[in-house]
Amino acid sequence: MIVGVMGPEGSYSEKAAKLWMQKYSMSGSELRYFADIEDAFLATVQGKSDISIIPIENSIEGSVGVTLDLLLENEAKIVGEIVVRIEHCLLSKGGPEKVRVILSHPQGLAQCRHFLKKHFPDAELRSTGSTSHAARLAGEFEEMAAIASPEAAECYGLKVLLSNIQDKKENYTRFIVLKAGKKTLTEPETGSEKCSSSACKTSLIVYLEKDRPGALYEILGTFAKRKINLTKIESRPSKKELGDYYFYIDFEGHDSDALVKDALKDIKAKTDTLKILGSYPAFKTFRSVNIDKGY
Ligand SMILES: O=C(O)C(=O)C[C@]1(C(=O)O)C=C[C@@H](O)C=C1
Repeated sequence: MIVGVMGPEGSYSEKAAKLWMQKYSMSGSELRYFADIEDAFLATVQGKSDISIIPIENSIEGSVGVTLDLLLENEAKIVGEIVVRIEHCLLSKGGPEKVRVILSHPQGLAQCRHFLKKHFPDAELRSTGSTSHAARLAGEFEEMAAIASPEAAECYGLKVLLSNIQDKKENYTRFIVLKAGKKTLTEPETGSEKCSSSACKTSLIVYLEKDRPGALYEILGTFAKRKINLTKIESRPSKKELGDYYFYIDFEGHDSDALVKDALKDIKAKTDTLKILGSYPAFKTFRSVNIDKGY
């Protein structure tokens, strides 16, 4: 099996994929690296990978917008999720006094905003395709430092100038596991393992064509009425006009459960667009004692 991730080696996406492969004993699988989130996502849609593992949300900086957009634009289903602890380091070839430019993925720069303002107020900040891409570049120029993982320091022969530099010590990124193909209401996909409704999550996107009072309230009411627990709600610009949004909703339960099926039928009747992204085993984030092992 080919697992697509954003590279190069030493990215957090690679770490997520390795944890996933370990969790599901996929030792015969092969990692394939792509230039950025979009290419890694499209790899599975275009048959270049069997699954792709993509960042979707960080506990400090919030959603990864490009991933949300790609979920809307493409036919791919979510079959799993994994949460990875993120401990950013400042990496460079030389000492801290030489650092003029700091590179990272936009998420990395944003998660270390306070640190950068306090300790490197004059440094030029530049974004790269991934944190490991930043580390690879910092390996070429002494005046550059990268915000990346300790694994990236090893990969590119860099010194760890400072560890754990993100603005909050506890820092986690959630990754989704994607497979090509459309998820439909009538053909429930069990995901990568069978799971009971309480251990599963379902993700969907809804769009309300007409802006009217109480429209979102009605959607949320369908869940509340059935005591279905929402785990996330997020709006994303529709890009049609200012103030027009898609809503991304995650909730507990599997779409083969009678209660969830019933709620989805109800939502379908109330919305103009309903895209079901998938039902998959939920990662028990902050309650998990084994987060560093990926389960
Ligand atoms: O750049 C990487 O190493 C990634 O895997 C991407 C990514 C992200 O997009 O959120 C993953 C985890 C961290 O939050 C920072 C960057």
